[in-house]
Amino acid sequence: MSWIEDPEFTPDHPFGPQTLPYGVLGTAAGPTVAVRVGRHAIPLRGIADELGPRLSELVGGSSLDPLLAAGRPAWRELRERLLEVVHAERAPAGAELLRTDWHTQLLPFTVSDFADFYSSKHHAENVGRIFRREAEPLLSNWTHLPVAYHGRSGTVCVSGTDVTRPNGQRRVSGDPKPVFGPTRRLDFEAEVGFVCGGEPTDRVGTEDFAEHVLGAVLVNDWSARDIQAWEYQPLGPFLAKSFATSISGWITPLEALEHARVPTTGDTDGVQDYLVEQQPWGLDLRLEVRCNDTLLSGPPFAEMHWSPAQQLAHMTVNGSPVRPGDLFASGTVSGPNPDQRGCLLELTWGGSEPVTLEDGEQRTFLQDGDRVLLSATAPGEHGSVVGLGNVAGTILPAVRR
Ligand SMILES: O=C(O)/C=C/C(=O)CC(=O)CC(=O)O
Ligand SMILES: [Ca+2]
Ligand SMILES: [Mg+2]
Repeated sequence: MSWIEDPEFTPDHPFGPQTLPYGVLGTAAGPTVAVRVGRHAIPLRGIADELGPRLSELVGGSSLDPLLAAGRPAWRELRERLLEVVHAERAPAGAELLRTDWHTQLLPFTVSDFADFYSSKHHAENVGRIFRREAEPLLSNWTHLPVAYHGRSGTVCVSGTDVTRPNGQRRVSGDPKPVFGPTRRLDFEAEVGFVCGGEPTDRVGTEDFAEHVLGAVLVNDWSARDIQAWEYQPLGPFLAKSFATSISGWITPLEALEHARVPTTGDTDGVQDYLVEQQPWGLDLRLEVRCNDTLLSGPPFAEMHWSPAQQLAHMTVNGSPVRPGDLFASGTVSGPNPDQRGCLLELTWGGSEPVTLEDGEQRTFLQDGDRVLLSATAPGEHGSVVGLGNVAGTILPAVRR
């Protein structure tokens, strides 16, 4: 018996004791680092006596930045202490339970660099077919390295933040000149992100992935497809992606995902040694994408070609260090089936096959007022279910020039 009275704090609920994700909630006393337990969260500054002076210094404040900087030994110790705390029969002195739905979720850490990969073969092939009809869908480098673009960390925002439709240049094929105005092809991308920490280190081998990654978040890489199609060659996406990227407020620790580890679908025959993994870091995460409460798709993360460990190894192999607060995302998660596609570009095949929502309305791309919600679960220990934090965002009309 635990002191935590919450019907959802059981192993058959996604935020039971097998999960214990970290986040920052806005409270009357200011932003507070907390751990989620069912429908509630425990502010960590309240249980300083249980955690001891060293850990309390890392999690007693308003952001996860100090914890990220501290690295794996501290992350391991904190998880062990919190498992003791939540399984205790009596509430530790100072422990408080906050209702998560009564408190706003804040961005839990300062995002240092943001890079976004392109590691679903199903997605990359579909996008290649839609964007470059006459060419091979995959470029020749794709199976040799995890392709990525570098994003803009300043517009990474937490779940619940509204997203303003961006203005930009687009050129409709056949038109002599580009026009400027609100994007007409606003899209979401369902992705999984990884939050980095520890000593800044370059050349992180695939076997050292867990030393530099605290855990996973869900990511929506909002994308303006018409702006992207006009601007992206030859250097890749820029303003089409950098107006907003939403992440879940809860970071799921890697320990909670241990039972979800699976080999990726990628073949490592012939890939460079630095990209070979001894232990698999593919993950059996089952994503769901909803628009205005209609379930649009169920992207399977187990279908990814490159794992996050391979992505991190690639990102640092040239001597570029991974730093606390770095965030990298998987790329759009799409599976082989049409109902497993992770963005509207694919679900509507470039806008040519609209999807129908439960209210009967049709969509090719997002309209003002639409709300997109990403969620995910993973298999946990003893048949339990591990929940990842949701990421939600509502589209606001473009700012008039
Ligand atoms: O030009 C292309 O092939 C497409 C590029 C992207 O859309 C980049 C991106 O965000 C990749 C992804 O999420 O998988
Ligand atoms: Ca993306
Ligand atoms: Mg984006």
